[in-house]
Amino acid sequence: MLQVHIDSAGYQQKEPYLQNIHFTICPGEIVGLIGANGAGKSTTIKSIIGTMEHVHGNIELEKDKQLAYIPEEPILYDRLTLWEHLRLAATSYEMPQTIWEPRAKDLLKKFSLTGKEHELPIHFSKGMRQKTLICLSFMTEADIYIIDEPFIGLDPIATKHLINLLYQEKERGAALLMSTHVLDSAEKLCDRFILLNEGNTIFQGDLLELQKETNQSAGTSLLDCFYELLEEGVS
Ligand SMILES: Nc1ncnc2c1ncn2[C@@H]1O[C@H](COP(=O)(O)OP(=O)(O)OP(=O)(O)O)[C@@H](O)[C@H]1O
Repeated sequence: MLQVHIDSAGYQQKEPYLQNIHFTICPGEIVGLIGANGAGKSTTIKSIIGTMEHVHGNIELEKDKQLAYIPEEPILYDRLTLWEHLRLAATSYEMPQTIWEPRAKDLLKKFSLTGKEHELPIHFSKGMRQKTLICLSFMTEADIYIIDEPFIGLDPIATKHLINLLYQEKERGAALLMSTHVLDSAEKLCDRFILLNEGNTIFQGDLLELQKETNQSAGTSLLDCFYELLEEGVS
């Protein structure tokens, strides 16, 4: 569904930060992009969605596939109401009203935004703005979702609904790439992990492979394996 070949990328042409990030995401797969602060997760995501200026490599999205992106910082239009945001997203994805309206209403209910349709999201709390973006993205039923830190700022009920939605979209055959620091959720949700450190890939694979790579017993958590890999420098 998505092939990522980043030879190098960075904020300045002469000083690339990312080096040799290569991975593929298949339909029906949830892949976790994991790394410490500053490891390069957001830079990788920005390189994929095309908002980084200096990228050397090749990003290939399967023909005619729709991509939805949920950024870490919710950015919304100042003068559009919640409902107008939903209508705008539906229009740009050319979705018929009979399809998008019931989906939108269902998502608003799940994320406790029913009744706020005619309010301006710029006046919402950060978590509510994050939920608005989640509703906008999942309403489109995209083929691939790229989600930067989906759990930060969400209350426990919204987190639960988001986890269910991610599973639901995976079941539908969507591919999902998500960066996160919430490793217990990542461990449950993700089929595979890409671990980054200082702009480089230090591991790719599933939890079993990571346990083997770090010489840990079966049952060791993603957090403990990740810690081992970074702190003990297992290679
Ligand atoms: N707008 C920017 N301009 C210049 N350098 C940046 C910019 N944003 C990030 N960087 C640098 O790029 C490197 C990777 O940052 P990135 O935001 O990709 O990390 P991250 O893994 O997403 O971290 P976090 O978990 O803290 O969000 C860091 O050294 C950071 O200082």
